[in-house]
Amino acid sequence: MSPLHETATDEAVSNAISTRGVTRDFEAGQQTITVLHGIDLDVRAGELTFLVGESGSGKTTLISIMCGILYPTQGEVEVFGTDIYGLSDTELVNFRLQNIGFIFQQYNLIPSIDAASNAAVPLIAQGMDRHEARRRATEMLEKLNIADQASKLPSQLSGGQQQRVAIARALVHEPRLVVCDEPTAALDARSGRRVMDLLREVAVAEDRSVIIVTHDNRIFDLADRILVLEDGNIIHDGTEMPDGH
Ligand SMILES: Nc1ncnc2c1ncn2[C@@H]1O[C@H](COP(=O)(O)OP(=O)(O)OP(=O)(O)O)[C@@H](O)[C@H]1O
Repeated sequence: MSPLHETATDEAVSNAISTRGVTRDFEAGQQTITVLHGIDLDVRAGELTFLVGESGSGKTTLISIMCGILYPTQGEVEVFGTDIYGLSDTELVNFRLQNIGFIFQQYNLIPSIDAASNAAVPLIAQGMDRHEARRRATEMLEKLNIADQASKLPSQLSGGQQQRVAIARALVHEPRLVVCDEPTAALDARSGRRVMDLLREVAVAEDRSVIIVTHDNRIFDLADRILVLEDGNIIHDGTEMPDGH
């Protein structure tokens, strides 16, 4: 039996993500560098979890593994009870499509289609009728206070507006897990709080979870749980930042 299954209890069922013994190596020329050193972590559903750490500590690598876009070198990852790296490639793509929303540092909007169509992409990928997908995407843009920009191309929007379209796209299909890389870094304090309120309102529920990678100390007080990563190890796990940070 795998280590993950040995520890499965009723409590584990409420985990959004469980990782056991996760490592990741990269080849750099002749050398192999180990970026994650055996990460054992349970991310609970119903919580807003922050992942914090110096540049190069492995945050992007870890969230990419946790949400099914980068294979670990070793170890196991369960997302809402599914062993995601035990799935076939097609099953994994479908699992991500149904269950996970991403907000990347680069917003990755499609330049040739307007804001509402960008926000509708996950629904269209799931096979929803275009008209209905656009209607739902516009509703999400309304929640983010940018429905008036729905017909504009990404190049006609400010950076903050583009980010809100990217957030709408991540939330529109109501995924159970939302993963965000630096969602507030480009925003002023007020807009940053508004985005965080929205993430909590839309994406944190008993059976859902949000993980945020951030350096933004203006929002640390909003976390339910803060994990600090250093050189590929979790060195702090608590409700607040450790002393001295
Ligand atoms: N594809 C890759 N090939 C080689 N090395 C990589 C690759 N991806 C990441 N690394 C290395 O792994 C380490 C961790 O990178 P990662 O992007 O996970 O850090 P991070 O904590 O997210 O940093 P930042 O806050 O700057 O985004 C870095 O030393 C990086 O150079």
